[in-house]
Amino acid sequence: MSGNPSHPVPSTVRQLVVPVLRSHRRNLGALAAWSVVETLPVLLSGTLVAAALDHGFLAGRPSLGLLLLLAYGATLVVGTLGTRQAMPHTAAVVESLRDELTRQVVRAGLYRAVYTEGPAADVSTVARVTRQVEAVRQISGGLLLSLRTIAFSIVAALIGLLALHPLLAAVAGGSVLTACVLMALLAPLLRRRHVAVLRAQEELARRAGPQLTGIRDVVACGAWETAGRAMGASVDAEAAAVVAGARAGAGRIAVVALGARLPFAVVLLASGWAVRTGLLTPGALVGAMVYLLQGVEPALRAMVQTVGNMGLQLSVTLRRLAAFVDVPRRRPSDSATVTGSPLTGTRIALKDVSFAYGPFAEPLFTRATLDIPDGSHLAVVGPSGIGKSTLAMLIGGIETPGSGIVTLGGTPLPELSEAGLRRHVAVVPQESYVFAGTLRENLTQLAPRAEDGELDEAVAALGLEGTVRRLGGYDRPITGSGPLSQGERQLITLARVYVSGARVVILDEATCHLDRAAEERAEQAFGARPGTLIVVAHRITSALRAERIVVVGQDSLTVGSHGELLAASPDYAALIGYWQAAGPRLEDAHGARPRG
Ligand SMILES: Nc1ncnc2c1ncn2[C@@H]1O[C@H](COP(=O)(O)OP(=O)(O)OP(=O)(O)O)[C@@H](O)[C@H]1O
Repeated sequence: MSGNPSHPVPSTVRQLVVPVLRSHRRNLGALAAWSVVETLPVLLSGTLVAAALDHGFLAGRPSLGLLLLLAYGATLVVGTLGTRQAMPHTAAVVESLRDELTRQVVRAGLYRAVYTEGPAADVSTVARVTRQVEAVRQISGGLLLSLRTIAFSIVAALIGLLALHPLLAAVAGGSVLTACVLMALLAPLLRRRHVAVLRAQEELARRAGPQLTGIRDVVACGAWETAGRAMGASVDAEAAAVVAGARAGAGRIAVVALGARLPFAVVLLASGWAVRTGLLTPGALVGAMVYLLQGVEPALRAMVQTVGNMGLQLSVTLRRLAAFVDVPRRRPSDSATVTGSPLTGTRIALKDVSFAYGPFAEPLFTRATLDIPDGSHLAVVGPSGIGKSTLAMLIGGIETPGSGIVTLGGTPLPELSEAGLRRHVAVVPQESYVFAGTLRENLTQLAPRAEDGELDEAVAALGLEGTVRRLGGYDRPITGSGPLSQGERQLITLARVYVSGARVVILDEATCHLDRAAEERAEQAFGARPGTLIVVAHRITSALRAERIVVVGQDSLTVGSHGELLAASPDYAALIGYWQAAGPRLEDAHGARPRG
């Protein structure tokens, strides 16, 4: 992982950008085609003006001259159509790039917040996401539009000049080439200056964060001066960096002068001689000027702006984002072996697992052992705060034991790829996650190819039919039909997991907003589904539906059936007593009968 944000990581830049461009080959092809249409006016401008003069106005045929000028006007209309048609293709590429960058930055931000030390997930992370990703979107959109205009315009103007006279093309081509070389030499200095500006901005954001979040205290204590001093140096440094950047940018004027003005001056100075000797007709002379003024010069100006500003900003910002997102794809503990080999069953085993939330925290588990055979239905019970959710997260591979090992189908969890683990094991927490979009998008999030029949099965199994009807079917936006109740949100989350291919489902109080009947239906649905079901139970009925129950005690795990535990585990007996006192009587609880 690169810790230095200014460290150049071109391979990561490539990894970020190239796949997006590859996935948009069609858009890029269409963009190139419409760019040719867009530059038609430049390509024909000088030639049509030259012909209008030589064969029309100067040859005593003004109507032909006028007709040729009208033809030039028509090319302008066609060119505008090309510009318009190119826009959606540019947008498709740029929006994809923005989405990919956002995904990568959020992933890296979370990784750094969870697995690395230091102020990785502070205000500067937010600054990166909001400012730099947005900057990349805006700049890359502008850059894509400008670069193709520049390239196509220069090529079109040079072809036009070549058609008028090869010497004209040679003079203009040489000047453009020299200007490009000068720009390439200037670019590293501009890039350094731009890096300095970005660094200064980030330092300012870093220093401003604590001051702004503590603004009430600053006001209450009258600590304006101290707060001002803490930020003042950073503000000055940013201003100095911006000024230095602007000074270096002045060199770009020379590029335009050399590439666009010089050939124009040469043609102007030689015009008398060229016409007298018959090298150029008057029309060709005016046509050449049209090409230089309307084709080459605007393109070079755009190049200086684009490469000098947008290109630099994009390259620097992308490099810095690339350095930030350059984190391992796996959690640190997963670095050993990453295997994609298929699982041999879903038996889960905890062997000598110890876990504490911090080096000085009381351990929740010490050398704990647990065996959960393939296809079992297990309930996890215990007093509040004892470690039931932590056990669920250890089994699900969300938390990693301090020592000992958790295996799935005999394979230690750290040896499974993250994607493989998530495919096989679903941990459903109390907080349900329903995102804006259609019900179908929500239900198929973990199984994008799921068909209507599978969705219908999940909906029927979980009793979600009423909600589907209320929302107007699978393909209406969820937000269009009024707010979802907490229970509906939980049912949608459960249905999403039901549709997925996960063969180990861990419900960590994932039914807490459902009534007893709905909870029973949901648990029975998952129980009837192939695979293992683990339920962190918050009602006695939940526990009694399971084949086996694990009682989480103070640094202990006791496993057995309801009957075995009543006799053997004082913790369990106490818990049952508490539940009975708090809720409906054991035997009355929706017909729940102990399974053991
Ligand atoms: N991320 C964390 N960092 C530090 N301590 C934590 C963290 N998560 C949980 N704990 C602590 O670990 C202990 C066990 O928490 P856990 O959520 O696993 O218990 P629980 O049995 O599921 O509780 P409940 O039934 O109330 O949900 C608690 O004391 C809790 O405060």
